[in-house]
Amino acid sequence: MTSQADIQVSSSNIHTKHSDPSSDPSSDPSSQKAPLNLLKNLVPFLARYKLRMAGAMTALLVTTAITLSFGSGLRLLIDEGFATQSTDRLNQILLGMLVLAVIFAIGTIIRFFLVTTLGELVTKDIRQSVFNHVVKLHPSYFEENRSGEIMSRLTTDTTLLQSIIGSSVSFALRSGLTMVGGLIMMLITNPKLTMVVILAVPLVLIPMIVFGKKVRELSKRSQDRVADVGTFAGEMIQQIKTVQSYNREAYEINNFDKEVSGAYDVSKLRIRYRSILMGSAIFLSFFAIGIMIWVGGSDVIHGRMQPGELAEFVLYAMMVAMGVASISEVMGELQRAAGATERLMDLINVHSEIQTPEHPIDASSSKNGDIEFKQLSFNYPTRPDKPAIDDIQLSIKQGQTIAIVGPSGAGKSTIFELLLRFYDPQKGQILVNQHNIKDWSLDALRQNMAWVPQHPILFSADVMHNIRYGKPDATFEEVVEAAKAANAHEFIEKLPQGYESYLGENGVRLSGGQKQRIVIARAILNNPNILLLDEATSALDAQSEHLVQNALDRLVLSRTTLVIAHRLSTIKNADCIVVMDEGRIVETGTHDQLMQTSKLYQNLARLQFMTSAQ
Ligand SMILES: Nc1ncnc2c1ncn2[C@@H]1O[C@H](COP(=O)(O)OP(=O)(O)OP(=O)(O)O)[C@@H](O)[C@H]1O
Repeated sequence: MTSQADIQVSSSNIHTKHSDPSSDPSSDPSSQKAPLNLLKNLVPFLARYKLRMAGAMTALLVTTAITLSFGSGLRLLIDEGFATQSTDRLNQILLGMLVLAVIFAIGTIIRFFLVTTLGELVTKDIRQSVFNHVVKLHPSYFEENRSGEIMSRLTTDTTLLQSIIGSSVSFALRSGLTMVGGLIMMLITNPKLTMVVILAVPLVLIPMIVFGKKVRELSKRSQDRVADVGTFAGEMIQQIKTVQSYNREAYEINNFDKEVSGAYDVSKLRIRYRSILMGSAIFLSFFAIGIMIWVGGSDVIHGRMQPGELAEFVLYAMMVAMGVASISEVMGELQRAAGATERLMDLINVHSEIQTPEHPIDASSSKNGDIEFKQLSFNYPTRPDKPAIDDIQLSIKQGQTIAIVGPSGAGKSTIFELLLRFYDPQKGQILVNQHNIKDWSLDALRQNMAWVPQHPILFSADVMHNIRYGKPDATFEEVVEAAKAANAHEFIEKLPQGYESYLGENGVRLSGGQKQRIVIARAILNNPNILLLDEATSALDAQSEHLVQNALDRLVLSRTTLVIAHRLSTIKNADCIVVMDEGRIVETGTHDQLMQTSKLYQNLARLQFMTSAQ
């Protein structure tokens, strides 16, 4: 069976790189129009539910046939039931219609259930496919594409597809079938009157199309304005402390008022056009029906037509008119769905530049933490002209601690990004355990390492989930042990629900030092061979600093450690210090050696390490 992530869909129009979408007015995810043939990309997703679709189609055919037969029922009722004054015949006809009504109701229930769940299922599958793919993409993709844009594809675009597959398409099919069936029945019932109707159709349709277009345009603008309101409120809520600390509440309230009023003004205009549209549609429809009844009524008076036949005809004409109106409405929606499909497929078809090789090395055979950088050069894809790493040569033995120091922008963090294979270097190699990291499976390589970033990253979940993140199958005891080693157990115990305490978004409910210790516990639990440690620059109070330092000392034990160092104590404990500047290694040595030989190091030491907590 094909897994959801494996589904690759052909699209003739794939853009993997996007310029800043904010400058492109057509990038609004919910309003773009696109060629309908893009909808064919949905076929693989729909194909999984063939039975459901066949069931829905059968129910649709049955209910449409019954809808059409109501016309004949009405004629029989008038011409045979009422006109012949026969109660028996009336009962028979009504009973027949009742049976049909029951079948119609059951058919509608089945169709509605199957089609709506189909929409939900397809949306769920598409969301899963897109997300499965996105989490495995190379990180530089997210630098070239705004995260808001990607999220809006996952939510807005898929929701649009859900409403379209789950209702609009079925609505269009139903209307189309009723329209064609109604037209055939009209021709059979009375060809002359059919001609009158066909001539009257443009009279009704033209104003509807003109106003309808304006209404659609305004609803798109109205949606945009509502989205602006959301963005504005979102930013203010995120920045609430800045807003309040500068006493800007009244100012922002005023700005929000403007946003909301702007959205209301557009809605008012849309409602005005819509009211005119509804009024003129009602008037013109009645006008057209009036002409039809006048022509048909004359025929009834002159005995050229039965009254029931006229009623039947009017019913069919109304069905056809409603069918035409709803199809024209659904066409616009289908175009939006095509746009949404295109954007989702663009995302699914982006090829991840960082992949596990076809035949990765057997990582279990070599378990140690030797690292070697061989003539390594790298520039970020978005900065092709400026190397972030320039011809680096460095060999680190299992168990050594290497402190990397250098001014801001020297390339220290980039070393970590390359080791974790978030990017591949343009030149040179990185060897881990004597194997090029490109020959490792990504899982094994990253399993071998733990990364403690400068700013601790916590998920909005409980303590347990956060510590266990790298080893989800760890037992409670293992987690507690790791927390103890990280000096975190004591404060975790004091939290309201201990290890089950919810930490809030990015751990807002913890102090800086506590967050760091949770992240250290996560790394300890992972028990990596290689530790990548980005020391925090922001000073903690002496007590927290001591606790964090103590936890780090335990973490570093017996592992190969690369630490971007900001504290003198770390530097002094390192086996070797690597001084970097502008992507190059400019010096290596111990603290005392470098204090003698390196001007850059002396400066760094004076400005950074001597002033920080030791
Ligand atoms: N994602 C990125 N895209 C493009 N350029 C980047 C990216 N990340 C870093 N750079 C650039 O690469 C160079 C090295 O950055 P890096 O983050 O490795 O420096 P650093 O030594 O860790 O600095 P700091 O101590 O300030 O964190 C810098 O010039 C930086 O502007």
